[in-house]
Amino acid sequence: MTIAIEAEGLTKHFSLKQGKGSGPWFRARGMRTVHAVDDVGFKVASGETLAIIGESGCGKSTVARLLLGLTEPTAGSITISGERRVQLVAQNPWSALNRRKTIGHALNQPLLIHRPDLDKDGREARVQELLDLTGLPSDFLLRYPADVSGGELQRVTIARALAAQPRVLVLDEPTASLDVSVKASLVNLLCDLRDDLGLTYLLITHEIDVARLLADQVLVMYLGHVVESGDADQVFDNPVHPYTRSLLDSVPVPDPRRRKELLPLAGEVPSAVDPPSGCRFRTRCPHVLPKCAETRPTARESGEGHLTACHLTAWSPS
Ligand SMILES: Nc1ncnc2c1ncn2[C@@H]1O[C@H](COP(=O)(O)OP(=O)(O)OP(=O)(O)O)[C@@H](O)[C@H]1O
Repeated sequence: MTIAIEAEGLTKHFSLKQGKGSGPWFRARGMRTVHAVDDVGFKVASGETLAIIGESGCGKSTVARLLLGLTEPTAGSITISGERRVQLVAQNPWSALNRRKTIGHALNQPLLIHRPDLDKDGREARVQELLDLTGLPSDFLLRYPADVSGGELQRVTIARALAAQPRVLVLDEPTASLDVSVKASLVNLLCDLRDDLGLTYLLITHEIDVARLLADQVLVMYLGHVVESGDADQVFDNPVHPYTRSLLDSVPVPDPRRRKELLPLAGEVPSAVDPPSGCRFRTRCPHVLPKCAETRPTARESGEGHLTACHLTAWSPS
């Protein structure tokens, strides 16, 4: 197994000025630290998909930005092995493309930067190849972003990302703005591209159904910490951490018996500026114990490669 992406002790803290005012009162209160990502580790095998799931503010996008090199870690590392180029497919294709330029222009531009070996004819042939790869017709070359649907536009952004010949794609909520049927065809396209081109994906998503379809491995994050990780089947079919179980319960499931076993999530994620001590989920956990406030639980194996960070080691999901 070749490892494509590896994160070790990955930590990102942001410093914020206290309040907008100035003067002694504000200075005395100093800076606040946002604990966006704390001590996160994972490995993604080449050709596989790791989905990072969790509620808004849990640190998913910060991990993606660290992988893309858009921000530096406070501690630890995240590396892409070998000459593995990384590209981003973002949630909103409209903001990713220039509305005044044709789709042909959008696909040609990255080739000018990333493929200096190609002449004009070579670039034209490659643009056609990118359209074919993403299931788009040739007449898209002369069309503008406003002339095509959201699903088609997301295919254009995928084609544009592929122009740089990446080995790793960061998919940041790639289907969030799409209808259910369009979403399904985009997920199929992403699966085909991964298998045909040997791509490795880091998928950031709120959408459990999309993660279920695409992921080989899952990382569940809560307030900057990893609370559970493992094979997608293990995590989705036998979630162990109370947070994962609650998160999965927020998704409608066809089997009503399963819903009864799970626990709905109550309340809001606390602030990442002053996260709870010990287990960060304890303030919302229905099984909280006194020691949950004292120490951060270490990750333990609950199946082969299935890790859960929870003090309720004796607790087993029914
Ligand atoms: N540049 C920044 N400066 C200060 N705080 C930041 C910055 N970027 C992110 N944060 C904070 O870090 C925490 C994690 O944010 P992040 O965007 O990674 O979460 P997320 O899980 O991706 O959420 P969402 O799904 O809403 O994008 C949040 O509390 C957020 O407010």
